[in-house]
Amino acid sequence: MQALLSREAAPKMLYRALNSAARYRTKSLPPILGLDLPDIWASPPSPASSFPPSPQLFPASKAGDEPVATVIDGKSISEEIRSGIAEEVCRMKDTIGKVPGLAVILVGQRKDSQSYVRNKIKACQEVGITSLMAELPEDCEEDEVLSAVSSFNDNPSVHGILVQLPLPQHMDEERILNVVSLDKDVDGFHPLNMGNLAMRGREPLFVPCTPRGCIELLLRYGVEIMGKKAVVIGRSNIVGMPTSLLLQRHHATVSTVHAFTRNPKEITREADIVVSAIGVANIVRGDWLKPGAVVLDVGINPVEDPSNEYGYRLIGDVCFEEAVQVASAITPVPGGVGPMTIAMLLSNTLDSSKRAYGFS
Ligand SMILES: Nc1nc2c(c(=O)[nH]1)N[C@@H](CN(C=O)c1ccc(C(=O)N[C@@H](CCC(=O)O)C(=O)O)cc1)CN2
Repeated sequence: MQALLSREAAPKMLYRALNSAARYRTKSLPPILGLDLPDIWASPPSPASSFPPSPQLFPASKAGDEPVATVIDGKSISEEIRSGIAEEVCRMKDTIGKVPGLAVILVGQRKDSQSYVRNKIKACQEVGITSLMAELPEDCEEDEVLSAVSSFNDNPSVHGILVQLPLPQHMDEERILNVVSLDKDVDGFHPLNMGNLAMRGREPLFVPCTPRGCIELLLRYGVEIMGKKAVVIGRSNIVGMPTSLLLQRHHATVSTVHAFTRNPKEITREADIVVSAIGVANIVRGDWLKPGAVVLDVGINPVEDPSNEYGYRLIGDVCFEEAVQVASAITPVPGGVGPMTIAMLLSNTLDSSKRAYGFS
């Protein structure tokens, strides 16, 4: 495993407010937005020399025929993060008599969205964050969603607002997300937060939850990002695009693979770090991976399984059985990146309330 970047080793002035905001993050972890380092180009290598190959991030093989990859345990890391958040909420309540508040807006009856929202509310309860919910029918008017957002914007006990996505087809997602108050945008989907994530030297108030969860996992497992080749499969606004931006802020060389990419396998096979977020079951096979790559599987795909009590089970975009033989570390589905999404939402909500109350 590579050594963690040490906070002390980096120029202190480069650490900005947001990066140091989360007290419960392990102190030795690098900041979530990466170090704002200047691009100073070294002189080109002489034609005779070539860059050394990237070192293995994790041990390449273990004894016998066992799978070689470390399985990245997002579930237990997210539990650790959540218990740190619960402690911080307690400290806040004891010190200033206030707790963070999260408002969730759910439109329609999608089973997966209902389940995610239920889990978010339950997670809030467990850490002491107050939650409010607006549930609207599938066929409601866009104006009803806008007025729910506006009333949460005006409520001082609400520090985070999220509109569960996807919205019904007839709704203008852009118009609705634009109305979420910038300083309550705990999903980080407001164009100004997203724009600041994309721009050098700028800091968004919030980083989208799943991409932030991906980077947290890499940092907590000591995976070096700087200078590595990363491939992000998918370019959605929720996961693919912001994950590419974050990896770039951590100084990876990032390629995006999408539905129009001619040779996805060959491009992915170059990567030290692969993040897949397209929602196509088992599309990333073992031969898409460079030996020793670190693989984060964000896909959550239901597949029929008569042996399961619900008649289906969830699998990722990555063929786990093959990838585990090739990669050096990999997230499982379920239990990998998914649980980090909710932990990061709680973290963003806590940070927002601290900012609102001037509590540190
Ligand atoms: N407003 C938002 N909408 C959506 C987001 C988001 O971040 N903000 N992300 C996804 C769904 N999502 C949260 O909303 C989410 C997805 C998955 C999980 C999770 O914990 N997955 C588990 C499996 C859960 C299960 O058994 O059903 C896992 O992978 O282990 C949490 C949240 C789209 N919409």
